[in-house]
Amino acid sequence: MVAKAVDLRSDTVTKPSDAMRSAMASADVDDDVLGADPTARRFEAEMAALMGKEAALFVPSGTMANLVSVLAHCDVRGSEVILGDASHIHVYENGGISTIGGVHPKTVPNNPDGTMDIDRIVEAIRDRAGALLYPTTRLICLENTHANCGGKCLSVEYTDKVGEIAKSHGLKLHIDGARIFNASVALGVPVDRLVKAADSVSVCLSKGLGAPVGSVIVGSKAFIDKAKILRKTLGGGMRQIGVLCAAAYVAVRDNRGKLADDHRRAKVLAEGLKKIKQFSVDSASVETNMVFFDIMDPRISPHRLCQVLEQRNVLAMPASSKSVRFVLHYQISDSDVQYALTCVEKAVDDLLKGGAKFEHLTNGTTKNSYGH
Ligand SMILES: Cc1ncc(COP(=O)(O)O)c(C=O)c1O
Ligand SMILES: C[C@@H](O)[C@H](N)C(=O)O
Repeated sequence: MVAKAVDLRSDTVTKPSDAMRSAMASADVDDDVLGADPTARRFEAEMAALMGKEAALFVPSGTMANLVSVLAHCDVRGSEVILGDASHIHVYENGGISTIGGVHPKTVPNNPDGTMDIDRIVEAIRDRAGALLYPTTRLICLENTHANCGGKCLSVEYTDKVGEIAKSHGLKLHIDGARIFNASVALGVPVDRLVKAADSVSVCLSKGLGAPVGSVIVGSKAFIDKAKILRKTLGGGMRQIGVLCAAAYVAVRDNRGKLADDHRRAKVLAEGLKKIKQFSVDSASVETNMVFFDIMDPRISPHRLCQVLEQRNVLAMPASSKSVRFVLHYQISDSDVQYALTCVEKAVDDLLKGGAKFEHLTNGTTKNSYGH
């Protein structure tokens, strides 16, 4: 029996719980393209109410949730969206808003806390008087929590301020809320209040909440009607999705209350990593379930460290050529965190002492990486 891996690659790696599997097996289903799947209808209505919006739409992934949302807001040729230069939409979604949607990105630098400077956002809004030359700004996108900024939370005050700017300029606001529940828990702000200023939010069910598949888009009824058509256009119209919505319902019910533990364990992990002198870890900046650390010793590369850890059944992914990311989720226990720390300490010692022993390990991407 292979020991269970301590999988810190991402919060996307969780396996469905027995309760989710049971709910999937017994789900009441019908054809969702025909609008008839009762479990999907119930789940979408519950998610809309939870998020404080009129309507909701289940989609297969967070990437599709963001793409559909941007396309629904920017449905006129020549549209431009203001978004962070380190945002998931801009960095990790294959440029889909442009390649598929023909929407032009106008990036603004993300600050280390995941925000974009308010004045830089305003500066980025195109002057309509220049319509002969410029794209037309139609949307601002935020990301909360911010994945590339260490899982940082955007405050409700900041979100409301960006919402005011959008409204005063006749723009819409979308929040990539892949981890919005993590932000809500970390900030102690009800999730519906946190996203009040947004016209649309994409919420990943398959991250910290632990559902096997899916995201949900929330917004006005009119917006969701447009989103539903775009989902079908993109091939995301699915049939008996009650099977997936049933699991997602269990995920939201059972795991929202566990997110605070993920955040606590992330802090414990960061404090432990901080004791390793070859690492640079800003443990004070850990706000949610992500821990990023830089490797300061040239004898240790992120890829080699992840490969050596993999040999000890600890899975992680390089975040860059000099950093590694650990992501906590509800299937990582306190003892798993301690085991991972022990393995990291041993891996560092091994790599420092017997670097040659690991020469066979290439500095290429591990099998579990996005090719950073
Ligand atoms: C912030 C953020 N947005 C969107 C996504 C996309 O979600 P998916 O992987 O389900 O397409 C991810 C990660 O996957 C993410 O971290
Ligand atoms: C990398 C990214 O696509 C994914 N959302 C993750 O955080 O693991």
